[in-house]
Amino acid sequence: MVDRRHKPSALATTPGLPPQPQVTISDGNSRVSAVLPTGESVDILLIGATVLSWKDAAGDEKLWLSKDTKLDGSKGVRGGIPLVFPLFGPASPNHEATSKLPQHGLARTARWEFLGKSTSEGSSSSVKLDFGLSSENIPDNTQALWPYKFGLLYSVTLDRESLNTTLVITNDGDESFDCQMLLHTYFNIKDISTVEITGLEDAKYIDKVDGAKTKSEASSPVAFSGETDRIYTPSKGPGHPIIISDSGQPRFRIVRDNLDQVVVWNPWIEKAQAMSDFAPKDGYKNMVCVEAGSVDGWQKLDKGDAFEGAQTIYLS
Ligand SMILES: O=P(O)(O)OC[C@H]1O[C@@H](O)[C@H](O)[C@@H](O)[C@@H]1O
Repeated sequence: MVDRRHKPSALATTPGLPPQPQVTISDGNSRVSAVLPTGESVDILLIGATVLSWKDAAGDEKLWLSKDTKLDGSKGVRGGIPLVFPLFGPASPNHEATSKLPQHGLARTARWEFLGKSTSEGSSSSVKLDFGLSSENIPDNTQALWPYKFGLLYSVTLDRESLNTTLVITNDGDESFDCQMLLHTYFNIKDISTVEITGLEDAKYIDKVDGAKTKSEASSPVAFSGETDRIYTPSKGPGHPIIISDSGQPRFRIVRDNLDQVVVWNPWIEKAQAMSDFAPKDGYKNMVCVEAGSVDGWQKLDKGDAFEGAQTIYLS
């Protein structure tokens, strides 16, 4: 992959130009962060190209991150926005091509490359950061688990009022492959007992807590009173927003592009206790995962094919 690594810049102060977003590479080249002139910021770990932090101008954190998360690639980050590819959930003997992969695939623990930043012309109010991962850049032992030639381009665009994450998957080899993808977003919320999710009314869902039974959502919003792990296929399509309200206030509005499923997950008390990287243990009260993805069945990509999926999260 071509190295277009962006060096820390001082563009913000270039005379005669409007202030530009600042991008820095920090922590011994393990993270990339960007700050808009108005103060909004995003922080991305090169392991997994995982968005770890997204703050508004007042410095309020929008994403939940476990205090005991691993950040060294020994497992996926517990918080932020881990990227799930090419497998969602645990491997299954029913799908042989992905049966050797760890849960949620290989992308979230691989080291990605920072490809550079761009800003929209004349605008100082958004910045796009691009990251790449290809089969050539992963260790041989990981390649052996899923021996296909792929390319991933992941773009994170920070705006004053929103965050967009877009993944483009390409088949760079001769052999077709099946894949799934998911943007596993951990939202920071005040109190799970007051959280309501709208936009999933009347959707069919698979309830993973209840033995993967297929059910239909009632017409009321989704609320939480115990472990929740569901794969929704909303009937209204990706453009219809999913809204997360917290303590009676709409907080986040998620608009999907080309991603037909929405996974809703909260581990609740016992599962949070059982996860060694989940801290504090009562942190389940302050997080909810609402994950846009393509995970019911498989996307088949033939030689040269591409699949693009995205979400934009607006602050409501
Ligand atoms: O512990 P992991 O691998 O990060 O997965 C966390 C959760 O991720 C969710 O997407 C799954 O629906 C859950 O079943 C799973 O428990």
